[in-house]
Amino acid sequence: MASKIRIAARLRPFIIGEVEDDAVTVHQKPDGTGCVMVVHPKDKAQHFKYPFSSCYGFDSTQDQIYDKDVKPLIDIVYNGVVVTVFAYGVTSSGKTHTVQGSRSEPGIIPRVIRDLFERKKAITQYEVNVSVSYMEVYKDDVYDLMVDRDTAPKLPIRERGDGQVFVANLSSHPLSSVKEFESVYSAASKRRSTGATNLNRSSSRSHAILTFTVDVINRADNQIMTGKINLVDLAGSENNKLTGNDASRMAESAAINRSLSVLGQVVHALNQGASRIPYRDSKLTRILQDALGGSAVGLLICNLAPGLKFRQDTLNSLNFATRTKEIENRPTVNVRDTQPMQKAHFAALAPPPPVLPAANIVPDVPPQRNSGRPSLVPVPVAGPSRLPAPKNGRLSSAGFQTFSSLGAGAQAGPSSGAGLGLGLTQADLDERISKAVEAEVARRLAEKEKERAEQEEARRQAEEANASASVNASADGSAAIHSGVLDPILKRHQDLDDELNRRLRELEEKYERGAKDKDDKIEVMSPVSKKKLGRAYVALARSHSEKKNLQVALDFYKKAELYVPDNIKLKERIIEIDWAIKHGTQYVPEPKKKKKGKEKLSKASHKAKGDEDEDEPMKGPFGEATNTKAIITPQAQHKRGRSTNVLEGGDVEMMQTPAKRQRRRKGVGRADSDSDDDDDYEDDYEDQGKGPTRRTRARAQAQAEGA
Ligand SMILES: Nc1ncnc2c1ncn2[C@@H]1O[C@H](COP(=O)(O)OP(=O)(O)OP(=O)(O)O)[C@@H](O)[C@H]1O
Repeated sequence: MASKIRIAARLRPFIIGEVEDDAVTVHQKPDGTGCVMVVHPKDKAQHFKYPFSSCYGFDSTQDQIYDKDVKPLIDIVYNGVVVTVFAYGVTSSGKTHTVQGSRSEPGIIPRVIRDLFERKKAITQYEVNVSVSYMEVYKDDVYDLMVDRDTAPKLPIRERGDGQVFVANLSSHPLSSVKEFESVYSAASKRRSTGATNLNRSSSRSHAILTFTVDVINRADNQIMTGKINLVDLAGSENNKLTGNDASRMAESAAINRSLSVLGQVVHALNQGASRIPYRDSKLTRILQDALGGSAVGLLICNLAPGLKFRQDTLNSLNFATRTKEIENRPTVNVRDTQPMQKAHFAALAPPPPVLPAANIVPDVPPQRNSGRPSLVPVPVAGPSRLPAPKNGRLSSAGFQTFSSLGAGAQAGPSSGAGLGLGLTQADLDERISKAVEAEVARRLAEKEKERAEQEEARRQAEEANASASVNASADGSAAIHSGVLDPILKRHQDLDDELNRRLRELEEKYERGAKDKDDKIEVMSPVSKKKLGRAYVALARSHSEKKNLQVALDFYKKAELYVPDNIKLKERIIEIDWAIKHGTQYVPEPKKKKKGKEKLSKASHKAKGDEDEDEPMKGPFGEATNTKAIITPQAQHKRGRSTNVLEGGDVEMMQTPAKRQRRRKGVGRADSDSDDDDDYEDDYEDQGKGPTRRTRARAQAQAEGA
């Protein structure tokens, strides 16, 4: 069931010191619908008119906006749906006032938590758990506001297998009362980045996202329904001339404006039905992805500052809101079984969130710098089940009675890691590695793309040659190669490319999903998988060390070590690179040893190619011979096709034993079969059991002594 993002426009009153005029006015009908009018810059008699389903003028109250637009969303949350409310507007337009409010005029947040608990009280047949998390996006980095800033690492954003985006390691705190929330929230709010500008004494310098999660547990049917409400107080778009920002404020401002501009681009792309929506271009849009064209119900509160001074900003905000109201989401109900889930793939495993008493939320102990903190990864919610919308248009879910009929006042929904040594925490490592992997994947795909273009060109030339050969053949009677003869090869190359891309994607997704390489997760892996993962990391590490990206290489080697902890050679690498980084010395990777099999393969391959193609067979990222370069002349193709079965399997076929050949044809790749021809980075595993070299021992000794 599609649900458009709902828009509520709110104009704040003039504040002390502002010149009053009627450049922006709100015309509200008794039912709350209406329009915002902005005077034309050149002709004061004309106005731009922006109609919205909810409009609030100078004198609107917090009650009005909450009761009409937000309260109905509580019902939706209790039906297992994610709801996102975001306040958008220029700096000082009243976003924080609307979302948070003050003691005398409480805003949306205190009202939402009050109503969540009201509703909880009315539910007797199910167990209900309410929890909260709070983060800010400051200069395009995500921080947990529930954690002391000195120890709060930058949090990575991940994507689960089902496409749901989440912030890894964000803490989640169970709540038992509104009072408990107030104490947690007031401590956390003090950590939010704010600062004074000419326009706002306490201007938000970050985007703040407060999330209440409601788990409704049906013990009889062993099901949990999880709804959420994200309350987003965006930082205001800024005009640096008006704000009078200094250098540090300018840097913040640039980050704020950039992320808001990406937000605008996302909205624009969604409206255009573009094939690529630039969610990944900023952390903010990545986090809000679900609310923008995803599976959440969305409400955008467009805050407006009055007066001529803000006219251009007001027009910009109204245009943004007008575009946003065209976005359609497809809300889904999130239900999962309470039964212990089957052992998931290691990448998906995460420890359950610790149940912290309120007193533990703000630690009494003074935080230690750089100590990181234990992972508090919330249990991932199972993928949203797309349940068919019932005929009456309400969302409901199997096993659960919908909650519209439950609590009083229920309304129908709207129509619409710990430190790892060497000064790096697990989160740092993960972040670096995902960046490096992304870069590596992009580089390899670009390479493949280039290669494909070359192949295409070669194919074209070959076809031309073939066509002229056909003409000649009919002239002189010799055999011509049929024009379709290249097709199987090209198909094979395409398949290999697809396979390579698939593996790269898998690798990337593994990091995206937050492959936390904790020992307990590695434990559940098979020895072959461990070796496979270890190899993949070593390969990446080696390629980075060759490119002199020592820190990245070190990170990868350390990841590899988690999978093959007893590998002496690997330990040596780590010590050597660490030494080189710390002492600014050069690190020269040992040249790779050529394996016998490789030489044989190479020779045989050349032989098979009739020595036209001197290149060695291509290796994929996992060491498999892909031979994707082998676009050959029709004549050579003819020769090879007869002698080596190249059309089906590439050059590697002729080097394989029948058993291996069979495995390969069945699609069992090297990674699974652990075969001998996959030795691209096997060197790094050689010499098992051999002690470290004297040089390394000396270095390790020196390091241990703090030299
Ligand atoms: N509806 C309102 N009624 C009364 N005062 C308001 C209203 N909206 C905003 N204000 C006041 O206007 C000032 C700016 O509001 P606020 O801090 O909420 O703006 P903001 O959009 O969050 O700004 P920034 O983006 O810089 O954080 C505050 O002093 C606030 O109390």
